[in-house]
Formats: sequence, structure tokens, C-alpha cells
Amino acid sequence: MPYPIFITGATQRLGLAIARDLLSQDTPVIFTYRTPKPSVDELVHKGAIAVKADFSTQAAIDRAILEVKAACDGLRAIIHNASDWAPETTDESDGARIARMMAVHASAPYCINKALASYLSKTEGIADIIHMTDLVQETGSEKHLAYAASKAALHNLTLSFSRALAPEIKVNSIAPSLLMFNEGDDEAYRERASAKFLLPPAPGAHEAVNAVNFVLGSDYMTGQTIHLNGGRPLKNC
Ligand SMILES: NC(=O)C1=CN([C@@H]2O[C@H](COP(=O)(O)OP(=O)(O)OC[C@H]3O[C@@H](n4cnc5c(N)ncnc54)[C@H](OP(=O)(O)O)[C@@H]3O)[C@@H](O)[C@H]2O)C=CC1
Ligand SMILES: Nc1nc2c(c(=O)[nH]1)N=C([C@H](O)[C@@H](O)CO)CN2
Repeated sequence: MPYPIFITGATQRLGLAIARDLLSQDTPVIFTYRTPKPSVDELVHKGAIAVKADFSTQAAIDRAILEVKAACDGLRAIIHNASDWAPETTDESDGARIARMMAVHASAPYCINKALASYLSKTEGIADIIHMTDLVQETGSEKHLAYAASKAALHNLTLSFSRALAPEIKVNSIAPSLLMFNEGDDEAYRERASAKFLLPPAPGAHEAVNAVNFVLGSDYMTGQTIHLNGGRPLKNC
């Protein structure tokens, strides 16, 4: 039996597509979820192990790490997908918002990678850590300042962990921009967004699935970012 892949926030959209794809390849999966929903049961029914975790607090991050350690002897990979695309208008103080964004996108991956690196080292061949980041780590975002800053921190962790964990563990990022629209994005938003890309935006979750499989299949790539952004940085530059 191969060691499992641990994926955070795996019960909707990109994370769910990645988890389903791994299970279809007979790769065991351990996943976290925050909100109970039918996809939790679906993944468990397919053999995955569920860990309930809200990464907003350090205590919850530490609890999740203990649960993952109890659920396996080793890991093939960790995929940090859990994320909250919080705008600057959320009903909380600025201090609370930046602390929460940093907890979910930087503290959780940092603590999980440090705590589980020895589990990854047990895998036969090279193990992987994949950080789901975002184009805005490089551009910033006037509507999602705290979110963008925390994704930039995660990008930086890709660089540091790739140095610290080689050669046993590869560490890479996948940095999307608009792979999927959200429910509630109206036609005007979709048209405005589409004008910002060289390629038609919102291609779907399979783009992330393909990128994950490429990273897992490579023995010679670490500290890198796969940019899935439809050429957005080159539009009108
Ligand atoms: N979709 C896109 O176009 C883009 C995606 N990305 C990145 O790709 C990844 C996947 O994107 P997407 O599928 O759209 O993400 P979603 O926002 O749809 O889902 C992210 C998941 O993260 C979980 N999550 C949110 N907050 C927390 C928290 N505090 N603690 C634990 N889990 C939490 C949610 O869990 P639950 O549902 O259980 O509450 C949710 O299932 C993310 O890292 C995202 O930033 C980057 C750029 C563009
Ligand atoms: N956790 C999430 N992060 C992001 C999402 C999302 O829905 N959940 N969406 C985006 C946008 O598609 C953005 O890329 C469009 O400009 C970014 N991050």
C-alpha cells in the first residue's frame, strides 16, 4: 500500500477535484474539511480519511497535525489547498483579518510541513509538498490585501522549504488565477474578468489536477512555481 497524500480543504472545487483524482488512481488520501457537507461523506466512502480542522487558530492547527500523525505511518505528499479568499470588507478588525489570513495560508503550512517532514522522508523515492498559492503573491491586490500578503508568505515558504528539505522532499507551488468563477459572480463580473486574460479564463479544476500530477511525476523540480494564469500578467503590458 503506498503512503497517503494529505490534502487540506479538499471538499469543494479544486481540492475536491484533486482528491477525487488521487483516489481514482488508488492513491490513499487524508484530507481536512472545515464545513460538513456531502463531499466529506463521498470522500470517506471512497476510502479517504477525514480530519475536521479550521486553521484559523494555532490550537486547531496543532490538533490536526496530531490527528494526521495518528492516521498514518508515512506520507507520499502534502498539498496545502485550504484557503479563504477574504476581501478587505469582512466583518472583523484589520488585525483579526491579517492574523486569520496568515494562520490559514502561512502558519498552517509552516507548522504542518515542519511536523510532518519526517513522515514524508519515509516514502520510497522523492516526496512532495505542494503549496496552492495565487498570482497575487507577485502583483498584490487592492481588494484582498491581507489574503495576498499571506499567499506571498506561502510562496516564500516554498523557497525556504525547498532548500531545507532537499533532496528527500521536493517543494513547489501552483499559482492559479481565476481557474473557476464562484457562484454569484454575475455576467458583468465575468465579462470584466475575461478582458484581463490572454486566454479564456475559468478553464476549470482539471487545470489544477493536471498540474498536481505533473509535480508528483517530476524527479527534478523543486522550489518552482507553476503559473496557471491564462497569461494575465502579459495582457496590456
Ligand atoms: N479558484 C481559483 O480560481 C483560484 C484558486 N486559488 C487557490 O487554489 C486553492 C483552491 O481554490 P478553490 O478551490 O477556489 O478554493 P475554495 O475557496 O473554493 O475552497 C477552499 C477550501 O478551503 C477551506 N478553508 C477555508 N478556510 C479555512 C480555514 N480557516 N481552515 C481550514 N480550511 C479552510 C474550505 O473548507 P470548507 O469548505 O470545509 O469550509 C474550502 O473547502 C486555494 O488555495 C486558492 O487560494 C488561487 C487563485 C485562483
Ligand atoms: N480560496 C480561494 N482563493 C481564490 C479564489 C477562490 O475562489 N477561493 N478565487 C480567486 C479568483 O478567481 C481570482 O483569481 C480572480 O481574480 C483567487 N483566489
